[in-house]
Amino acid sequence: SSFMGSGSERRYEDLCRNIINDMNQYGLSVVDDFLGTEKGLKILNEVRNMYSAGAFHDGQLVHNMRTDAQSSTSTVRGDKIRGDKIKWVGGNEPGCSNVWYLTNQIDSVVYRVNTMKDNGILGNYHIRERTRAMVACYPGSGTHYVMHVDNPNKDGRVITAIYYLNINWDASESGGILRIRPTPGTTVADIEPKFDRLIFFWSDIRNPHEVQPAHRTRYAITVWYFD
Ligand SMILES: O=C(O)CNC(=O)c1n[nH]c2ccccc2c1=O
Ligand SMILES: [Fe+2]
Repeated sequence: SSFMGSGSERRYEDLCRNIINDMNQYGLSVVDDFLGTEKGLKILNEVRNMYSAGAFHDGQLVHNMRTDAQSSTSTVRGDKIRGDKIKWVGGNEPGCSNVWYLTNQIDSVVYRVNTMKDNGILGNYHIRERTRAMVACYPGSGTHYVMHVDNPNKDGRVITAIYYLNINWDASESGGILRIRPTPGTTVADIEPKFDRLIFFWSDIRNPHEVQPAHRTRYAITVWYFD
């Protein structure tokens, strides 16, 4: 059963303790079955409705690094392809009540782990606010996000939280893996954007990461927490 739906205080405390341990040990944490299928589907349907209503903005422009096979040198044609498409959701707008419910559930976990005793590095921060929710869609066709750091310049964001909505995602067919390369260190974390999966990671230079090319529509909802 899901963590948030189980209603058992014990499971909730265990979840928070696991997140604290993961964030201290790896700088990232993966929580599966966060809200349960029923709630997850409500959020997915809400997001699909937004997308089909054309409410998303064109994402970042990326150069289409196709080279001209005929030429001896690889000439890059200037045409650009769209990457992700996004929509910012404050939460109390009509048609966003389920996204709003999600952000409330993530808030309660983040504020809890930030105040629990023996929470290690998390105790260095006093998290009081977050961004609105950024709903992102990678529309397949190889759309991706290059290796980057969310907060390279100390803009105040300390934790990235991403909730995935993709039912039966098979990365061997559809790609779309989130690859985090925690520094320092040589490890790599490959995370599939699975339905009802919630992940946390430090937003700063500790966690360069990329979204590998997706070949199926890939939805995610991100909130960033400020210190
Ligand atoms: O979806 C993922 O698994 C990871 N996603 C990202 O790291 C990510 N990071 N920063 C962004 C800024 C603007 C628009 C989309 C994004 C974005 O998908
Ligand atoms: Fe990112």
